[in-house]
Amino acid sequence: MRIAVPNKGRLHEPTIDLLERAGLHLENGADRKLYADTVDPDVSVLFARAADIPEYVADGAADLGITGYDQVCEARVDNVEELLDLEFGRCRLVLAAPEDGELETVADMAGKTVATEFPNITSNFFADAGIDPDIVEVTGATELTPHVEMADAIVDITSTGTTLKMNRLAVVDEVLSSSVRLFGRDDVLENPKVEEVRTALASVKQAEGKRYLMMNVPTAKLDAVRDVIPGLGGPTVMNIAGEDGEVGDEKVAVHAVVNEGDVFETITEVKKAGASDILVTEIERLVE
Ligand SMILES: Nc1ncnc2c1ncn2[C@@H]1O[C@H](COP(=O)(O)OP(=O)(O)OP(=O)(O)O)[C@@H](O)[C@H]1O
Ligand SMILES: O=P(O)(O)OC[C@H]1O[C@H](OP(=O)(O)OP(=O)(O)O)[C@H](O)[C@@H]1O
Ligand SMILES: [Mg+2]
Repeated sequence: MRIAVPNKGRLHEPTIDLLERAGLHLENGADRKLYADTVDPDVSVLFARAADIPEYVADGAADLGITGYDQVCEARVDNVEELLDLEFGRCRLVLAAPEDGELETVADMAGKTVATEFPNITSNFFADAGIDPDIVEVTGATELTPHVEMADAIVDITSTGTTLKMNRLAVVDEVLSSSVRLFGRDDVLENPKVEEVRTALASVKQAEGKRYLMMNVPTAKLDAVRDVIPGLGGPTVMNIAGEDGEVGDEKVAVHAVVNEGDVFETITEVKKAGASDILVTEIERLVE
């Protein structure tokens, strides 16, 4: 099983980080190489440009791919299926035009020229809108094209909006909303390794923003403590062995998974309810 991942650019680091946290440690030097092995002898990694990854998966150079949804749409591949939204690399593809110009609606683009790195998505977008502007394909610095009279408007990626603003461009409409996805070629989806990889990556996502809480509670106070521990399934309650190795019945250990945002309040509440020796730890993975 081979996974294609971005070789550089802003998606490279977070993707490698995710694989590592999922337990798929890379081996044999990830640096500047085309391939890397992982600790799992059945899983290897192919490094490719974010834009090429959907094709690589569709053509069989890799079986699974991790890249932006925008790239998957642009590639027009019809034999791959999305397996998981990895929820990073969030951005929007937008139609944008000079702030002080007269192009303010999609319909205004009729008879105009639009520059983009995403010609397929862009022509679909305009076809749906029933207009047919000229589309000029560029490979970068799209935001500059309206200033050098190469184009009247652009379709490009934005996230914070800084680049558009710097180039005095305003959003006319949203074309697509994107984030990084795990996807696979249709003919490998039955392979059990696919589900293993998907579960491993999903478990990292599940654990994000969650904390593990452990505490000791006098048995008599257990109900009161249980009442103030929020959601995510009931807490786990365990007997505690005393110093003599015997299991006592006066105190129990309570463990619970809690949303990060609830930790502060929960600690205050469980303490009030009678808990002691409270420990908070990060969770690496959470398999549901
Ligand atoms: N500003 C951004 N915020 C969030 N995600 C982004 C942003 N820009 C790009 N992305 C996502 O990252 C993907 C790859 O973009 P990136 O800029 O890393 O590569 P690239 O410039 O296309 O690659 P290359 O340098 O190989 O040409 C995009 O397709 C998109 O899904
Ligand atoms: O809304 P913003 O936060 O300003 O982000 C948008 C910019 O981010 C991307 O470029 P990137 O930084 O990846 O540089 P690149 O042109 O080298 O790909 C994209 O092509 C935009 O130019
Ligand atoms: Mg870029």
